[in-house]
Amino acid sequence: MDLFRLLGGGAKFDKKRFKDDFQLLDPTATEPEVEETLTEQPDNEEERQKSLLNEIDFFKNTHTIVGNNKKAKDPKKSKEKKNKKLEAEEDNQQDEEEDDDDEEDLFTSQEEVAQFRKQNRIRVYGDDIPNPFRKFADLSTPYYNLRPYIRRNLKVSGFEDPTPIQMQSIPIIMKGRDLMSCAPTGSGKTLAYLLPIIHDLNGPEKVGYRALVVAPTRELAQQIFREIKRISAGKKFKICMLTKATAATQAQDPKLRQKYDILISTPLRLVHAIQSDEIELNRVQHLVLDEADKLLELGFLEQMDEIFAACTNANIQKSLFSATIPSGVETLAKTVMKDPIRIVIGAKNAATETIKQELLFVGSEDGKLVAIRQMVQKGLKPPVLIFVQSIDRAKELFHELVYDGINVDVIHSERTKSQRDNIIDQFRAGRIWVLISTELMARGLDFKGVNLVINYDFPQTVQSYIHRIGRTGRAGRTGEAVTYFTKEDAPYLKSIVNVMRGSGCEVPEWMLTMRKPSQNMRKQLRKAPIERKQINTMSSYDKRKIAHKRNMIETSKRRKTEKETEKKA
Ligand SMILES: Nc1ncnc2c1ncn2[C@@H]1O[C@H](COP(=O)(O)OP(=O)(O)OP(=O)(O)O)[C@@H](O)[C@H]1O
Repeated sequence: MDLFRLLGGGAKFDKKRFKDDFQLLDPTATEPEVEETLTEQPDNEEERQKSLLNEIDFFKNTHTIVGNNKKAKDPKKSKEKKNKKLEAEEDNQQDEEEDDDDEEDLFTSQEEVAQFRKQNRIRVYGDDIPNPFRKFADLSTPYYNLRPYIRRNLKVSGFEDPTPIQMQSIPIIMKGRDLMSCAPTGSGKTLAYLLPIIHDLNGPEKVGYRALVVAPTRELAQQIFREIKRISAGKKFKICMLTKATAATQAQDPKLRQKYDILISTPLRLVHAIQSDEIELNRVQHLVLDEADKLLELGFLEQMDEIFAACTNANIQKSLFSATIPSGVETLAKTVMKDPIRIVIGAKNAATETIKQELLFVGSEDGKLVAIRQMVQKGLKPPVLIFVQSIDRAKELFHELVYDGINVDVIHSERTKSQRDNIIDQFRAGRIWVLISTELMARGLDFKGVNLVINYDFPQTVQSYIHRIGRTGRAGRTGEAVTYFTKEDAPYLKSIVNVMRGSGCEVPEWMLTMRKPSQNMRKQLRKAPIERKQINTMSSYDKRKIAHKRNMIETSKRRKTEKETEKKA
């Protein structure tokens, strides 16, 4: 469906007309159904998806992705129904748990454990590694004794089965072991660390922060904050998302600090609070580094050092999570961890396999705009996320596309916090259809419905590529990623080609024979992006003229339709 053509000229989101797309984006909706996208695909593509999904169907929801023609449910009604069902279920919980015990949920031999890990593509490294669990119900057995309200919250969230990273991480954290987890984007890492931490904290204690989650961006920290609320619903944990304002309040009233249980922060904000004595971390029992490899990169490393030093509790348990953990980071991380266990799900540092990846040669910088306009003309299926390499380029591209009648916006660190929050909310709600972003949005953000990621500018590292494209194809869904490249990017292509192959994507034969970029070249690119020509094809006068013309056409079309309807009436 050529949605953009239909939506020309400051488009509005017609919820009725595009209810299927809206369903995908509606945060209150139950499991969205995306069958339309797939039924349009050729048979062999469907087959490819099916076989891939069978293999890596973490979420056991293949049936909702391929060939499901059921009507979308009313989210409100289904929530009410779900709550009623839960109440009834809770009454029977005791019986159920006994049944679960009878079903031999726990493993009887190490061979069985090894077989189970193999089936779920779980690899583990370290000493004395706790067994994984199979089903969330297993956690309610006396062995794990998961608190019933957490189980209930899982059900309310619609989480029926654990993902492999959850199967293995949860028992490890429950046992108090240090952990380094590498699992694909969108595979449920957040719950993998939050569940055992909330379980261990038990309830509010008013002794000061006992758990700390550090994330590289404010946007991701906010998302984690919401996830904690969701999984701990029913217990009155006091959770603090560290901001200038919350830090100031706690600075003024040291007694207030005692009331909190959990802290979420970005490194810079936290270090500032530590240095100005606004916060104490001496009671922290659980420290999590979400997007750990980013946090242990040069830009953040110094701050992380201060944070580690401020967490003085001798019994602290540390967990590192990311979709990419390069070996250098692993070595570094080991220096701050105690006898850690390492988990790798699937291939290490690989892209999610439900994403269809494509590399597109666009010749030159101007070719990129031509390519994007062609994609728009053919009909993009929103929401779409476009990545560029700098704030300036984000602004430039926005000024190009905004006159094309696309419902587009731009996000980067120069926008105000409230603008950023608003944009993210709008994008989640489906009111922004195309969002241009810098690296800011590349890590951790969970937008379930994103259909396409466009790397307008070639990513600077393989890690950046994996995380950027990982904004689509989440939670077992399918997605697409297109990466534009010019002559200048060609020397770096092979690294991405390798990732594509590693995740089961087809690549043209000639790309396979290309040489890998040298270590020096990669280092250079990591330091600074390739210099590129400004994104600018026409004068602003011309752009305004085009926009004006398009508005006139739209108005005349609308008038014509109105007249026709009047006539018919
Ligand atoms: N067991 C589960 N069943 C179904 N959905 C789940 C389950 N666990 C998590 N999810 C959902 O999967 C989505 C992705 O989870 P999450 O954001 O934790 O991924 P991630 O692995 O941290 O990704 P990234 O590497 O991009 O940060 C979320 O919408 C989350 O609610």
